Amino acid sequence: MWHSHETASPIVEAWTTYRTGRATQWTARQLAAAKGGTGVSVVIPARDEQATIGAIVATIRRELIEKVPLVDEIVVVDSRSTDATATIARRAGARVVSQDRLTRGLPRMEGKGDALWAGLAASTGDVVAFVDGDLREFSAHFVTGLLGPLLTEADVEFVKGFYHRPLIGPASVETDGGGRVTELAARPLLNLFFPELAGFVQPLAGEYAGRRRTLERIPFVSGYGVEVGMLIDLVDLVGLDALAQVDLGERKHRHQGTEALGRMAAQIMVTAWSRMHRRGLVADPMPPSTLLTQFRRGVGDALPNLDRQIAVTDTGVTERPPLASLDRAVAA
Ligand SMILES: O=c1ccn([C@@H]2O[C@H](COP(=O)(O)OP(=O)(O)O[C@H]3O[C@H](CO)[C@@H](O)[C@H](O)[C@H]3O)[C@@H](O)[C@H]2O)c(=O)[nH]1
Ligand SMILES: O=C(O)[C@H](O)COP(=O)(O)O
Repeated sequence: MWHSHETASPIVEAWTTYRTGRATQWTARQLAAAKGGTGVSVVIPARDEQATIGAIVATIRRELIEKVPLVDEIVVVDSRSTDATATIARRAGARVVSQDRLTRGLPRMEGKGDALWAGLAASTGDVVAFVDGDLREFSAHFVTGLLGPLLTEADVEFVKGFYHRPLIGPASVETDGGGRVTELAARPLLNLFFPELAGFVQPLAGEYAGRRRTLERIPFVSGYGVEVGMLIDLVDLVGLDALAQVDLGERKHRHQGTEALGRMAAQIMVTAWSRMHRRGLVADPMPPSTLLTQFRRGVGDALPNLDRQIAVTDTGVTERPPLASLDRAVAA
């Protein structure tokens, strides 16, 4: 039994009431009529997503380009894939760009955040929707839901998706067991230090959309710090009222193992620290240690007293600057 004695802060409660929508509110046809001359891009970051990328691109192409003229371009950012992601995405009808080609000549950065920054630079739409490349049972409502508020409400700058998340194991499914980093790290952290963001149901969701004029004014944190960094930077830049969230139903994706999620959580914490520092919330100006020590059982080189191998990862993140601050000479 879940006992809750407190109520949400009035700001969060008002925002969630006023700024939460549902994908079923808008059809693709209504949005195509509403979009007028607004260019719409879908950007999909993908590292080794050959199992899912084809169906995602093909669905968007069929439903939102061929049947209804809502989306103007699909850009898949190939993020150092070693499988057939790029070929499959191209065959399904996407423009495929390479993270490394787009950032050539710039400092090398890692991970998803860098891929998204490259995707924003390579795309042209006035409104850009991002969706992850590992989604299973993908449906076009993921994109229409994210576009809904942006194409119908002039004062919305950014829309975050939310959904319920099953945790799909080899032998069983836990209905609401997914989003482990969200529940165990990101949400407690945001509630503690950025309580105005507490109303976001899925702050780490990889499905969101925004107006280019705003997205180009924020930095993109490398790796998995990108979503938390983006939410904090957006609320600082445009205010909570310009942000919205939309219920996209259910989301299934490829789950990472606990050890990898530990590194993700650390990147999220390092990112949050940088924003707390910027807001003047930290007394010690020294950056925190970004080295994460983890322990692995059943592999070679175990330390005898621990019976485990020590694995140390640098979970530090870097940042690409706001695109608007650059003299742009990036070629797709
Ligand atoms: O170096 C990378 C790593 C990932 N991806 C892609 O980014 C997407 C999401 O990555 P994934 O590893 O599947 O992340 P999740 O474990 O699903 O993590 C959740 O939490 C992350 C931290 O906020 C978000 O970035 C994710 O979108 C969100 O789904 C997928 O299309 C990946 O192929 C890249 O393009 N480059
Ligand atoms: O968003 C998250 O919290 C992480 O991606 C983990 O998600 P999962 O528990 O559904 O794998």
